[in-house]
Amino acid sequence: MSALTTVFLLPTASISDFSPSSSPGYLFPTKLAISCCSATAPVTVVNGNVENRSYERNEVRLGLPSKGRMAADTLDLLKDCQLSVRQVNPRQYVAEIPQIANLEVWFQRPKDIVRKLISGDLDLGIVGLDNVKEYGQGSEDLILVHDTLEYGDCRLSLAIPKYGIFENINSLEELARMPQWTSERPLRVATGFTYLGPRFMEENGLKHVTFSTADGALEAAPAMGIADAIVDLVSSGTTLRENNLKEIEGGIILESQAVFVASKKSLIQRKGVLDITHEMIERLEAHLRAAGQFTVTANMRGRSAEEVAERILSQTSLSGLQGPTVSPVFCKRDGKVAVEYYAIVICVPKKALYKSVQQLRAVRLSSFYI
Ligand SMILES: Nc1ncnc2c1ncn2[C@@H]1O[C@H](COP(=O)(O)OP(=O)(O)OP(=O)(O)O)[C@@H](O)[C@H]1O
Ligand SMILES: O=P(O)(O)OC[C@H]1O[C@H](OP(=O)(O)OP(=O)(O)O)[C@H](O)[C@@H]1O
Ligand SMILES: [Mg+2]
Repeated sequence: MSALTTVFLLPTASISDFSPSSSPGYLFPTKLAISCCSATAPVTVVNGNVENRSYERNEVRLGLPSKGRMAADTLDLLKDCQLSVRQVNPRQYVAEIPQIANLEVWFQRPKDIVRKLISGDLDLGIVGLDNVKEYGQGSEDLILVHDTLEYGDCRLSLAIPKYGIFENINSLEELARMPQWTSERPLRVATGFTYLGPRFMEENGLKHVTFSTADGALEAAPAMGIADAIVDLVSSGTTLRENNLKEIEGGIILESQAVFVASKKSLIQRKGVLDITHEMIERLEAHLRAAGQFTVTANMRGRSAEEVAERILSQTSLSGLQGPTVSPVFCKRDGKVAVEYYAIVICVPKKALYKSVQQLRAVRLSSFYI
């Protein structure tokens, strides 16, 4: 067979590598194919197992990000759950978690973790939700077994320049209504999200759009004249700001964070996957629940522990996990031991901390600390 030469997308695609196509409309690339120069039939290239059938193995496989911003945080989270990953050296891509027998850890690029879950080469994985949605492309075989691991927070957003014709455009509706976009001159969007980006545009009724793609630093595309807008991940917003770009109302495509994902086929068919998944979820949940709680201690003047407890329980954010602990604070008054104050201890979820402090103030506590 002759050498592989041409790369094209099926069906006829207009996603280009930073060289915008003039053909209008939306793009739904389905499969990357590589054709041989003299051959008539294209050769399909799949990511992972060619036969799309996992080879016989008894071990359960967990995919973790091999590099990038999710890698270290994922290992830290597992360590905090007493699931430390033992890796002989950082360039070795296979490792183990000694606490879980029969589990192999494989370090892979996040997008490959998703692809290999679908091909059956991995059973479980931890990646960003954006990767699951982009590379999973709605696959029913991917199950989110834990969708809030509370790191890797970011959003997939449409962003446009702050200047020029976009100066007064602040919403997706306004962008869609701009007279500039026609079939001859569509809105050009640069993105690495060539599945989610086009779908979002279609769902929101933007008619004349083309996409180009690149592997990084997409924020440069508008200033370079390569694109009018971008679809990319945003976290702090610094990269957009530094490149004179802005997000617009209605332009958030997806809110993302790290998730624990499993192949449904593996959960059902492969021995041990369900048990390992349960064990991991239990440990993750225990850790995340504890990490999300604050203990708030407050001193409050009152006639009795019951009266103080009643006041506390009258506020929705102050009931704690199983109600407040109220204990007398003993002090000396005129040579006698007396109780004027009560110490209240409650567990408050991180998200409700501000509200709880406001409510403690409302029930006139005298002092408190967290
Ligand atoms: N700025 C960010 N803040 C927080 N999380 C982010 C940010 N950018 C990306 N992420 C999350 O981290 C994941 C991995 O991002 P990372 O930049 O490491 O890889 P990548 O650029 O998507 O992939 P690759 O380098 O393999 O092309 C993303 O899928 C997303 O879930
Ligand atoms: O809102 P911010 O906090 O500024 O983060 C957003 C940036 O982070 C990611 O890029 P990354 O740093 O991963 O580089 P990459 O383009 O090489 O992926 C993303 O693609 C944005 O460019
Ligand atoms: Mg990145």
